[in-house]
Amino acid sequence: MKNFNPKINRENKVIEIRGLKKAFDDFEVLKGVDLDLYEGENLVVLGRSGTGKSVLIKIISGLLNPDEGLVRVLGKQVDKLSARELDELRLKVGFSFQNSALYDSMTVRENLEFPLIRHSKSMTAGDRDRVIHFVLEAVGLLQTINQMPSELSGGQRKRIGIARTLILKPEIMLYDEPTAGLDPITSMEINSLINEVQKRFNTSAIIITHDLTCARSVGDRMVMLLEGQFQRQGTFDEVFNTEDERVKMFYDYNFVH
Ligand SMILES: Nc1ncnc2c1ncn2[C@@H]1O[C@H](COP(=O)(O)OP(=O)(O)OP(=O)(O)O)[C@@H](O)[C@H]1O
Repeated sequence: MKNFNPKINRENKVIEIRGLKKAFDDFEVLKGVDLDLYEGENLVVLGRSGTGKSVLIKIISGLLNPDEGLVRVLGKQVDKLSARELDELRLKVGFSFQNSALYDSMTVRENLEFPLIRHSKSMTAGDRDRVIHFVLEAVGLLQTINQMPSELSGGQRKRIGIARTLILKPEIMLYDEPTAGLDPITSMEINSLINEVQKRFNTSAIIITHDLTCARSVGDRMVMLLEGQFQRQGTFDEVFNTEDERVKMFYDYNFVH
């Protein structure tokens, strides 16, 4: 269980969502979602497959437009931004994809250098090298700097994916299923890394998962999407201390199977 985190600033909402609705054709995925993410907080979004968790973070990062509702990220209303403003905001919101999204034909160093060359044009090669070493050291994988992604384990690829997201110093991290496909020990290492990133890089984060061990280890607070809305929220125990059969089933299947 995660310890109390004194660094959360409840005066500052880095993400604020009200009445968010999203449908695809006549299939309503999000039916009026409210959500706050506070500065310094790790918020876990739980929910079964297909409940709209990925749709939610795609809307937060401006990859999808909402049908209705307010989505404010770092004070900016995402669907009202110009393409240029959205690009600027996206640099502050690091998206750690489920499949790590590394370029297979590039070494680890080149994968990390790529976003710097693209977005931090004033950096010298020496500056880039220093930052690459810093993030690789932070994720514990400095020794892989000249390796190809195909030579890395799934857990190592996840770490490099996280390093690549961190390299642009985001204020918010969005983790989509960070432990999917990993064995329990490697999953625990990724959970520790998520907590380490929160402390060391002062990030706020949304972590999407249906792995309850992950939820319990990284979440300062959690919310559960059920039928298009957040119907449970609070600490791990507050969310699961309920007679709601849908929630009980979610819990039992995580730990029994
Ligand atoms: N671009 C799209 N066009 C049409 N339907 C979509 C699109 N994106 C998502 N959906 C639908 O919205 C629903 C929610 O999808 P989403 O990917 O958010 O689920 P999820 O909760 O993240 O699931 P999982 O845990 O399996 O990743 C699904 O039924 C999906 O088919």
